[in-house]
This record gives sequence, C-alpha cells and structure tokens, in this order.
Amino acid sequence: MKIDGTPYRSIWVDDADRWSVRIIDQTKLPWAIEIPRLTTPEQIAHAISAMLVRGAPLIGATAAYGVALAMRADPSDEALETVVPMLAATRPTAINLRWALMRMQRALSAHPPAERADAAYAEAAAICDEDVATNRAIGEHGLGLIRARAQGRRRVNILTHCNAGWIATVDWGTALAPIYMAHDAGIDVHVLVDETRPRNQGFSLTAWELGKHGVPHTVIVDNAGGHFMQRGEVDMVIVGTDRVTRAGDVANKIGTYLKALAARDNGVPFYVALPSSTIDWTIADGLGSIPIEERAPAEVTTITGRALDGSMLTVRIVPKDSTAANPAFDVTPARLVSGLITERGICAANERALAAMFPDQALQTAA
Ligand SMILES: CSC[C@@H](O)[C@@H](O)C(=O)COP(=O)(O)O
Repeated sequence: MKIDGTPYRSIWVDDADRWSVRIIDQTKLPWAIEIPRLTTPEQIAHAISAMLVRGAPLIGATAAYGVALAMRADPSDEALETVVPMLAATRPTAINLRWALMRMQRALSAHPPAERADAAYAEAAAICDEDVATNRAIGEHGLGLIRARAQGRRRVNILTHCNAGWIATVDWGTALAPIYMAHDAGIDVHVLVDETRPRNQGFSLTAWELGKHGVPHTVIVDNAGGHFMQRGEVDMVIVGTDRVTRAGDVANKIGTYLKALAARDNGVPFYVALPSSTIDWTIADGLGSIPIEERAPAEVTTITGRALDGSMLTVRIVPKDSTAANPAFDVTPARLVSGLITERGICAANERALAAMFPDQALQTAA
C-alpha cells in the first residue's frame, strides 16, 4: 500500500546491500516513519518481541528473514537448530510465527549448508509474496460480503478491533483488505476504529493506515462498540486473528470477545479474516489450548502519546501501588463467529467447514 504516494511493503530486503532487512518501526507510528536496518537474528527477535513489527502474518515473515540472516552468518545444522527456537520464543500466541519457522526449517534441511543462505532468502521471499497474494484473495472474498451489505444502504459501517491492516501483514492486511477493496470499488464504507488498549493499535495504526488510503473512519474508545451496535450504527464487524483452532475458535487482540458478544446480542454479523497459515489444526478448544501472551504491566499502567509541544510523553495513569494484568489476546468461541474470510472463500467457523475448505492442510496435520 502507499504512504504519501510511495508504495511500501511492511518488510523487505535492503535495496543497496541486498541482504539486510528493512522494516517500518510500528512503535513510532503514527508520529514518525522510521525504517531500521536489521542485520542479525537477535535484532529480528527484538523487533518481534518489542513489537516494532506485529500482526500475526508479519511476525511470521519477519522470523523467516531472521532465519535467513542466521544462515548467512552460519549455515550449519547447529545454527539452524538454535535460531528457530530463539525466534519461536518471541511471541507465543500467533501461530503464523511457528508456521513460518517450521516452513523455513523444512525447506533448509533439504539443502547442504553451502546452499542454505540463498535458499533461506528465497523461502522468506516466497513467504512474503504468498502472503500478499493470500491477502488479496481474502480482500476479494470479503469484498463480496461488503457489497452484499451495501445493497440499499447509503453507507456501510464496519467496526474493527486492533490492527489487521497492511502493516500487520506484508501487504493488504486481512480484516482491512476487503475494506480497501470496497473503498477502491466506490462503495461508501466507513470504519469504526476501536482504540485497542493497552497499546492502542487501533488509534495509532489502523486510523493511520485508513487515513493514508483515504478511507472514511471514526476512532472510538474500546467501550463504545456495543453502544453503536445498539443504535444500528454498525452493519458488520471484521477483525483479524492470531490463531484459529480447527473447530473455529478465534484468538485475537484482547477485547475482541466482548465485541463478538455485543455483535451477537445486536444481530450484527461478526467476521474474522485470516490466511490459512493462522489455523492451528492440532487443537480444537481455543480457551483450553491457545497460549495467551501476558505482556508487561507497564503497558496498562502508562500511556504514551504526543504532547502539545510535539515531544513524545509517557505518563502513568494508575495509582503507584496498584498491580496490573495484561493479557494481550482473548478467545472468541466459534459459536459467536458468523464466518471466516479465508483466501479460498468464506466458511463457517466449525471443524467440518474448515476441513472441507482446506482438505489438503487438515489431512496433512492429521497424518
Ligand atoms: C492480520 S493481523 C491479525 C492479528 O495479529 C491482529 O488482529 C492482532 O491482534 C495483532 O496483535 P499485536 O499484539 O498487535 O501483534
């Protein structure tokens, strides 16, 4: 997608040296566009855990380049066996991270060490290119849903939570891809953007992305979604996800479950957009089996923004002695999900429908 007229992906290999890795530092958005150059797997691991890059598909793609950097420095079996678990430990909930690392490990084990660096860069590039194509397909399938909702309406109001836009993937996004396509197709879409405390991905990333693309949007605090649904001001909800079980339970940014409950109570369709790399075929029960990342309490007890004089400011908003819990994700049970928007089409959130949509992947895991 474009930033001020220039097309970007969210990750790429440096044009000048053709081996180091460039990312957009998302901790600096929307205030500054900083593009650090990453040269070691340790820097990649830090970028993922400190959330310079975030969003399930993008952390998978970034980890793939972490393996490529490691193989460039040392293509031995030992180096491969060390870097994969090191990168896998950076964030626990998004299955795409492990999916990408397993894919890299499988691809590289088939090569002798002398060929591994080139093979690793090629595989990481393939993961990125496939992600773009996958998200474009998700966008096209989701566009059909928005088109259907647009019949007889002046405007389609879509609520989204967190950021599942182009900067959460390599390009296009998952939840936002259908919205970009609808906007580009001339459909009058308007997005209600949840704040998404504690890290405010909605305010700082989704609002920024939508604004850069000219998509009309309104930012709302996390607690306002139910109110707008009760008033008939939300036509559909579309969110992304970090892991979907084979039975259709959905882990996504903390607060997603409450939006799904409010959507069900108000008859608002609740869709989840995902690439099939986000499906964990090994588990069925999301609540019991998906590991939920617990992040630092400081993300809850403080808030960071831009002071009126332009400087960045972090302020404490909680009494000094209060403790804080910070689960980063929650699980929305499949029964609250109206449909899963995948690269192969839209399917019901249940085991039979998912296995029918992806028989190759479901069988592969069972074998
Ligand atoms: C296409 S991104 C899907 C999800 O990863 C997204 O909705 C989300 O919850 C991101 O969480 P984050 O903690 O910002 O990585």
